[in-house]
Amino acid sequence: MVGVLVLTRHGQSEWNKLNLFTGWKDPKLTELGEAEAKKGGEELKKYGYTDFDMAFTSDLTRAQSTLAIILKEIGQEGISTKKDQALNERDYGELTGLNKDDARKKWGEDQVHIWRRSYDVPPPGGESLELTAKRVLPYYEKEIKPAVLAGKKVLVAAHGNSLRAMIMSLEGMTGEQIVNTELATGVPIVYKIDESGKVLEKKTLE
Ligand SMILES: O=C(O)[C@@H](CO)OP(=O)(O)O
Repeated sequence: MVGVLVLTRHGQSEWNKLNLFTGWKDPKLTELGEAEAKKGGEELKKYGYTDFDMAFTSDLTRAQSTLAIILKEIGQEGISTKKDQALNERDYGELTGLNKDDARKKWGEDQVHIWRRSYDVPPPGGESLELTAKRVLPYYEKEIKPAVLAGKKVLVAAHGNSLRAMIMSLEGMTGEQIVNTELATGVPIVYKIDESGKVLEKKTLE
C-alpha cells in the first residue's frame, strides 16, 4: 500500500513581505501569498491530487488560509481537517516583530544566521529547530504518519520550520542537513511512502 503526504509551506504573509521575524505572530497572507496558494492548488490538480483523505494545518491564519485556498482549488473544501499548535512556526522569542536586516545590523550577520539556521541554538526566549522538532514530531508520529502508512492521502499546510522538522524525519536527515534547506512559499512537496515508512518518490510541484 502506498500513501501520499503533501507538505506545503504557507504563501507569502504580510510579515514575510515586510521582512519581519514572524514565529507565532499571526499576520494574514498578502495578495501574492493567496496567489501562491492558488498556484499550489493548481499544480496539485494538474498532477491529479484531488482526492485527499484528510488535511492538517497549524493554529496560525497564514497556514489555515493557504490550506483553504488549496482545498477550494482542488474541489475538496469539505475534507476532514485538524488544526493544531504543534504544527506552528518556531517561536522566534524576542526577535519576533523585528526586521531581519535591522537585526543583522544590531547583532551581526553571523549571529543572526546562527539564530535562523543553526539546528540547536535558540533565538533569545524562542525555539531552535531542535526544540521545534521536539513538539512537531510527536504530533506527526501520532496523527499524520499512521494515516500515511495506512495508505491514505494526506495534505499538510504549515510553516518553514515545522515542515523542516517533518522532512528531517521523513528523509532521515540530520538537523545540520535540513537547516539550510529553504522551502518556497505555496509550493507543494509530494511524497509517496510505503507501509514501512520508506519514501518511494519525492516531487516538488513548482
Ligand atoms: O520569520 C519567520 O517566522 C520564519 C519564516 O518566515 O523566518 P526564518 O526564515 O528566519 O525561519
